[in-house]
Amino acid sequence: MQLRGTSRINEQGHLEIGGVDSVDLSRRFGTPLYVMDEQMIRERMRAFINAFRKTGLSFQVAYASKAFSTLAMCRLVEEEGLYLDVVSDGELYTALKANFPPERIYFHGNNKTPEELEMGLKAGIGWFVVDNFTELSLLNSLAQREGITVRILLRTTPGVEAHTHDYIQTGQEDSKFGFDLGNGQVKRAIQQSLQSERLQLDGFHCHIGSQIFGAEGFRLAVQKMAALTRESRAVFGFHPRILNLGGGFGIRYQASDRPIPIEEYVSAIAEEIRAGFSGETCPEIWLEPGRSIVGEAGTTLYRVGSTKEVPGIRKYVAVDGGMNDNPRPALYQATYEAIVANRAAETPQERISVAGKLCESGDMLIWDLDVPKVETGDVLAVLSTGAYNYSMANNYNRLRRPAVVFVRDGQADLVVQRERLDDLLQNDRIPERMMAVEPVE
Ligand SMILES: Cc1ncc(COP(=O)(O)O)c(C=O)c1O
Ligand SMILES: N[C@@H](CCCC[NH3+])C(=O)O
Repeated sequence: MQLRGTSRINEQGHLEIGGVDSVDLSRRFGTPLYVMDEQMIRERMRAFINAFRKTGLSFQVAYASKAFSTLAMCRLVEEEGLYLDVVSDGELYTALKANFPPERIYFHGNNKTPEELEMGLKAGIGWFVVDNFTELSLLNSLAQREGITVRILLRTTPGVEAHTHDYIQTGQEDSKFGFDLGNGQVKRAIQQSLQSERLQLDGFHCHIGSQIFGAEGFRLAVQKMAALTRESRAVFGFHPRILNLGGGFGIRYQASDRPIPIEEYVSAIAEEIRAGFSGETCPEIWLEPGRSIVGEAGTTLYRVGSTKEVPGIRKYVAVDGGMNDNPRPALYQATYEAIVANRAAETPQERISVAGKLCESGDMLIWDLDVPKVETGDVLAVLSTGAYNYSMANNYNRLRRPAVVFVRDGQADLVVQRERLDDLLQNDRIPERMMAVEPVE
């Protein structure tokens, strides 16, 4: 199996990540544990920047914080000089508390509440990516009230069907996101934006989906956005300064996944941009990857607990987490690779299926995994769990969300502590009438 980033098998035959023995990590921080390879995260961010530099285009790369957002992650993004895409008050709050410069933040979402919009306005964030007509009017009136002008991009739905799971496609016509390119909505939105006293239209955005392997969808999206730019210049005299092409670059979850290198995505996009804007001023090109920055950099460590043999059919091996810390297999039939971290050098001897510990038959992390003989107490490392795992984790079955550690150069730092049982109760209230009362005499 191909290990990710800085991972290797050390002299003890253990999986090592960022120069730290994962079995030691499991003892020191407990399990389940999200381990993030900091060097790999930094390298992925730099890969986007360096690829763009080679194209000669003017560009910005933003990190889509929905993939994995914590204070420490926001610090990394800031240090690497990227912009930050947030989609909620919670993500914005995290970024601001991490001292992320507000002018490098922009706010996405198809139903931002008035409170969220106000929070963004008051914080002085760089842009709002306006998704629909309701928001266009609301944002203008809120900005009016605050006496400020806000910069916006319009999210468009380009009608490009990306080849990925139905639930993570976003660019097709029948989508809850954005102004539709095909039916004239975008033109109405441009007109309304240009007439809005407090809105400064800076450009357009599109995002065709997630976990996309080839560059073809992105090429098509560029063609549509270039056509939109030409039309907007011709019809409205409006010259967009920014074209944001979203995220969606695929990563390796299983051996058969063949994501193309970041550089190839970027050079295909650049080629299409040059073709689409030949002889004309080209807007600044933005991308907002999430998964491709953090996905392969994450590994989840679990402790193996009980096992169950269904004779002639399969062996279930249960771990101490499951669909609460990784809902992706249940949601999208996502597949993962895993290795037994304390037997990483041993050859496979049996085929198991990895079950979670939640009360759902669908709580299966991996079907049919070839492993050395596993025993209770072993440490199972599931690879490529850096994106949409911690960020989608929940407390179903009143399980506590795991801790997160960053590892780098032999050092491990706790960046999110494991939830405590009391954390589960901190927002619970017992109504007065349910409190125990003194028995009536
Ligand atoms: C608008 C938008 N931008 C960026 C992303 C990040 O996508 P990915 O994590 O696939 O790069 C998403 C998620 O799909 C998104 O909805
Ligand atoms: N959460 C999804 C991707 C959706 C991204 C947001 N538009 C996943 O795990 O693949």
